[in-house]
Amino acid sequence: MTETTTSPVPSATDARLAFIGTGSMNESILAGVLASGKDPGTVVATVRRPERADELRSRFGITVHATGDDDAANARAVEGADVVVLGVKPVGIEDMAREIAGALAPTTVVVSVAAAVTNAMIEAALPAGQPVVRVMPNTPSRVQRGVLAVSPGTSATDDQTALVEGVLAGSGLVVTVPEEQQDAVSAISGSGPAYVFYLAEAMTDAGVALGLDRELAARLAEETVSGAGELMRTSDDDAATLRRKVTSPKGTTEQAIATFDREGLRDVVAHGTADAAARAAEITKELSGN
Ligand SMILES: NC(=O)C1=CN([C@@H]2O[C@H](COP(=O)(O)OP(=O)(O)OC[C@H]3O[C@@H](n4cnc5c(N)ncnc54)[C@H](OP(=O)(O)O)[C@@H]3O)[C@@H](O)[C@H]2O)C=CC1
Ligand SMILES: O=C(O)[C@@H]1CCC=N1
Repeated sequence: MTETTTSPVPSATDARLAFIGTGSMNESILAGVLASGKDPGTVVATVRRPERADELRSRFGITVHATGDDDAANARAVEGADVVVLGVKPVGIEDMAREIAGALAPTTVVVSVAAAVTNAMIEAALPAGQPVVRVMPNTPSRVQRGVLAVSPGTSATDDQTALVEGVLAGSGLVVTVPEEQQDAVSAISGSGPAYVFYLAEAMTDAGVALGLDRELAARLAEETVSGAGELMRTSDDDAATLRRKVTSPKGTTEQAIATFDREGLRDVVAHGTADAAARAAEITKELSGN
């Protein structure tokens, strides 16, 4: 990390934010940040479609520009921003960095939430010395229960990284990880909410197979997943201890867990997450042209 900047870094409260590409993920972060008390007047967002811009404006009361209305929407949005959060698909991040490069102040911190796109790739698309911070968030950010894993690039100062962490703290738990761990983080917490929703889907289908009607099965599954999550969050016990507290000797849960173990559910989870991390590495290679 270098300490080259001379401009003072604003507080997270005062920082002007620009969300560039505000789809599922950036909207989730935005929602968390605003729910934490951030003044909507300090936040600008961009999207492609004008109707999506209308939706975000009415939902959050922020300024939203659509590239469908104005080709220069992204550059206009980043002018004067202290932190710019790039939320387009990985394949679009480097082009987006080039598109906004000329409108950035030298001290503007560029954050990317994209899987598989490295700090070095983004830094190479921006003016020399532009601070860049890579983040792997997840969608529970929307309800301020996200996990956001931060890896500063080579030009981001400690103060600039702290600013990004301060802003993101509105969306959930912020952790710092070495950049080489980002693919693993993506496979666990980035994609993780989808695994949990998948489990709720599977439990619903299983309930139907056992004779419950689908609506009831879905309510049972969804409340059980969210209730178990809340219990895990608020309890001092770890996951294994909480599981044991459900599992009566020679009872019903023990039977289910024995079947899960015999059929290799832990291995399935290990293989799936390893494949997710491997896919991230593969995308990095594809984007690098290797
Ligand atoms: N979804 C997730 O759970 C997670 C996603 N990520 C990362 O977040 C990034 C975005 O993913 P996700 O939110 O799911 O994708 P989405 O497709 O939901 O969002 C992408 C957004 O970018 C907008 N967009 C695309 N091109 C432009 C452009 N040139 N100018 C302005 N806006 C543009 C789209 O606008 P419009 O809506 O008008 O088409 C859309 O709102 C990815 O890089 C992904 O790796 C990381 C962790 C978790
Ligand atoms: O599926 C993806 O590629 C993104 C990254 C992590 C979660 N969603």
